Amino acid sequence: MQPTDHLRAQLQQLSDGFRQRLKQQLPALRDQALELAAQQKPDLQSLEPIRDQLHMLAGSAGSFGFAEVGVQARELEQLANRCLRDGFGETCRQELADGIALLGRLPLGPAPEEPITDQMIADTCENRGIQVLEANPDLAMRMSQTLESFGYRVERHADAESLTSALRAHQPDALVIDVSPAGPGYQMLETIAELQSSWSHPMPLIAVSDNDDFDIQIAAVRAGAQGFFTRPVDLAALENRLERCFGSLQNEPFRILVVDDDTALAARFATVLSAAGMLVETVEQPRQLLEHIDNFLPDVIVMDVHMPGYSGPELAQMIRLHDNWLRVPILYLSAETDLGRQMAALLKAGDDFITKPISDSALLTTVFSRAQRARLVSRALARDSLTGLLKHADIKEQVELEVERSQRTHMPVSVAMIDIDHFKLVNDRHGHGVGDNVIRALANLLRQRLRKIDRLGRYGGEEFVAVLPNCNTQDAKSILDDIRKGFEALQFSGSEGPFQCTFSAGVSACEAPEWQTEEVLERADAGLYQAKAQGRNRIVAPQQKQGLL
Ligand SMILES: Nc1nc2c(ncn2[C@@H]2O[C@H](COP(=O)(O)OP(=O)(O)OP(=O)(O)O)[C@@H](O)[C@H]2O)c(=O)[nH]1
Repeated sequence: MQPTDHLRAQLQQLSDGFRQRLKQQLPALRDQALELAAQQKPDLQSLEPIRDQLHMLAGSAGSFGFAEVGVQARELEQLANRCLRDGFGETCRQELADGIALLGRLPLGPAPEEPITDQMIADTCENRGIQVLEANPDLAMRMSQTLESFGYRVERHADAESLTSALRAHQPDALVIDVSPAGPGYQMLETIAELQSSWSHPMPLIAVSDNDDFDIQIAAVRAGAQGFFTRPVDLAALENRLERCFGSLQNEPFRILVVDDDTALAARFATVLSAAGMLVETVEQPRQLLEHIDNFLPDVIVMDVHMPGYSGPELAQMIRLHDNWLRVPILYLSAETDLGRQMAALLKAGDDFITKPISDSALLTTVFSRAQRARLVSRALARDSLTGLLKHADIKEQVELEVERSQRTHMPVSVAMIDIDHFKLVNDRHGHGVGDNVIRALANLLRQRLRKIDRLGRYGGEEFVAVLPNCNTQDAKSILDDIRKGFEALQFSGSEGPFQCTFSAGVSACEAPEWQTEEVLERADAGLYQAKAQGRNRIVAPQQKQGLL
């Protein structure tokens, strides 16, 4: 099944469920209104639940494609509000009962389908396909080994004909090509430029050449080059450039917390946002909100304004009481169209108002742009500029959060302390710039190989900390050992020729209920110390000794 068909089927199922709900809810609402209209001395309090149901319908029916029901419900909600404010005379009661009866007679045919665009479907391509055109078999082999160790799928070509037919058959995710005047790719640059203009989105091209001649560079740029490397090629730097082209430094999915008591609507939002690759969690019980925020670490909170017992602005103010969550944007999603009331809510707390009903694509665009901006801002504040990883204080905070979560949920968590071996020698022999490349390569390798839920930070100069939730020491050790082998196999280019590097790591789980972050970090550090003492290039999980860390 195509992803678009899958999303369409999911949305259709949710709309069908909503239609069934309307078929039960509208007659029941009509009976409630008729009963109220028939009372001699109507009780105003019994009008409130009717108003609340109309409010919910006004917000949700349009989002499920029942636009007319949404519009009529909105008018009846306003009428109910007037009655609550100005008194509930006989005419008013009858008008409301008639209006609700009409609402129940509106046709509930199949909801019109909103077009599903590419933007609404996540690019789920986990390991990207790279075509390599390189005549030198040795370099081609090393290039594909390096890129494969970072998780890319590599297809090698030795001549222009073979690459041209592969490109005509299917657009790869990126192309690495030898454009030296005598190389196989130089003559192909015009063909590549033509193909680029025929594709819906351009493909990143990395050019490799014997020299950095101006004409070669300009021809490469015209064919869409986003990177240019002269031989000897620093493969780690080339991989880093590819990562930048794919923007995968920002590839962790956005995390969106939806707070809405309307379960059907929350499920629809979750379906649309998840199909676009976002991680969505919904909260229906406002009392559990802070716990959800602590556990889920959202990039954006989408908040209903009117919920039974609590208002959105009250909850937003409560979130803002906590320093940790000051940066997270709060978007109110409400049927509230009164600008004055919208402004009043924003003055209390919160960042923007989206009015329900909202189309799927509008919801997606609004949430996506907010999440992207929030991520950029917090990344700029929290990330290390060389590696794009979390800085010391922020990774430590992540360790704290995960250790606390593990204590609460009784799920394991492992922490690894990773340090490049004899790194001072790399700097001394090849210079600080080459040393920086090694640090970046290890950061990229760790980022590629660890799971999306793992957290990774640069703890010090050539030292990294990784937090692996739901992972015991044994598994963490074997994951890191795999990465260790991958790193050891990488070849770097230095002033004294090619060289390799290794790293050592210490791993610790949170092994006792009373352990705090410090104990876990200290034990991982003890493991790292042992790994260095035992000869480096190894992973050590120190055994627990009575009374000793
Ligand atoms: N290039 C580069 N070097 C850095 C950076 N931060 C720290 N360093 C260097 O990393 C080196 C760390 O060396 P040491 O802590 O002595 O340890 P080592 O040489 O890695 O040896 P072992 O850890 O014992 O295997 C120092 O020379 C620092 O100057 C950085 O951002 N870039």
